Amino acid sequence: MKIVDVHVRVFAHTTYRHQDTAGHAHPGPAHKVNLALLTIVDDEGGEGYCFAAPEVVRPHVIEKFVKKVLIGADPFARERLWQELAHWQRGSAAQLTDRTLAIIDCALWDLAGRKLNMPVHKLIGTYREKMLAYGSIMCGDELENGLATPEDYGRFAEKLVARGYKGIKLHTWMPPVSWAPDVGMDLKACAAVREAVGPDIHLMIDAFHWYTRTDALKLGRGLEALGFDWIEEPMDEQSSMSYAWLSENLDIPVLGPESAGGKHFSRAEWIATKACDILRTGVHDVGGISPAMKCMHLAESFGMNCEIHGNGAPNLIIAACSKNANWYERGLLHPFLEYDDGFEYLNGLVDPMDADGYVHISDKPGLGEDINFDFIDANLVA
Ligand SMILES: O=C(O)[C@H](O)[C@@H](O)[C@@H](O)C(=O)NO
Ligand SMILES: [Mg+2]
Repeated sequence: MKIVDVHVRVFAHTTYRHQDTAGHAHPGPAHKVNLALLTIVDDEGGEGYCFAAPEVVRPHVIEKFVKKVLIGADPFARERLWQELAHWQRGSAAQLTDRTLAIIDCALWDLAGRKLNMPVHKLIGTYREKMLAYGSIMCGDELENGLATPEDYGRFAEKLVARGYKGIKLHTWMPPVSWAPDVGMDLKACAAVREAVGPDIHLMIDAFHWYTRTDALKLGRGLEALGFDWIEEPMDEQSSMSYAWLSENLDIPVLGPESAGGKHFSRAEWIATKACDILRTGVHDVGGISPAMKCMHLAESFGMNCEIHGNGAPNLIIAACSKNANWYERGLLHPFLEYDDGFEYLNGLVDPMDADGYVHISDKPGLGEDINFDFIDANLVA
């Protein structure tokens, strides 16, 4: 069996999510955005799919790097193909990124699952069939009755608990919000949420990502008094030594890295330098399902949990196949948005959550996405 084609369809779909200048999402008017669906085809007609940002699978990357490695190769040789693509990164002038590796790796896992009529989590080795989710709240904003005040966060947290969430993570205010960042306001929002939900709901924070060590320390100390489970990305993750200093000086667990590059290699360094108490990985952050599982196993070897960044079918698979994660990150959520409405290009949610806060993992073949191909083909833009 061998790969005979890799192609990309770009289509438009409607979303109410808008990105700010830091790349964080906020609600806004309905508008059309483009999304890509990458397809890997083998010589038996088997296909594997993965959704991607169009620029991540743009023609230059597919033609100059991806096809050079994949065409003619065995689609089940995922580890060899990942290693070859990873080696091509060094000479790619930063054109071949971990994000592209992730899409290819996920599509290869999807192809394997669809061919074998098995969900990917069963190919890897299932640990659980359902997973507790925390509600991951969007970054704060200046929208009336949105997430503009600590009281807004408190009211929204009450609604999330009523929906069934047993954990809530706050992304607090960051620029371009006019007065952000502000440690005092972060702590007021966290206190308002703790007051609103009581002592039994797990709370975490994902704060402004460029605080100084002293500001991050002040924030962490305040969270300790509120009984938060972890502090996430309060400083630039390019300085792992700053995190080693923070971890040394705080009792609340420090979680990371999320946005730092380096795949599972940098995460080994963060553990070795005691820069975190809880590791972090994410399929799109480290180059795919394959390296994300390596991060889970790395953390397990040090008696550590590794919490998974982001929602979506691939990240849910990591959670399904790992004992050392406590949560699925379900979001991003906002009072003005209905997360359960899903997307036009899928025939159903990949992460349906029951009233007890558990997300149930799909047993559909492959990644488990029920793709609406008719919608995609009726809305092609390229
Ligand atoms: O762009 C980001 O920082 C992430 O998407 C963020 O909004 C959120 O997904 C996160 O950090 N979760 O932990
Ligand atoms: Mg984060």
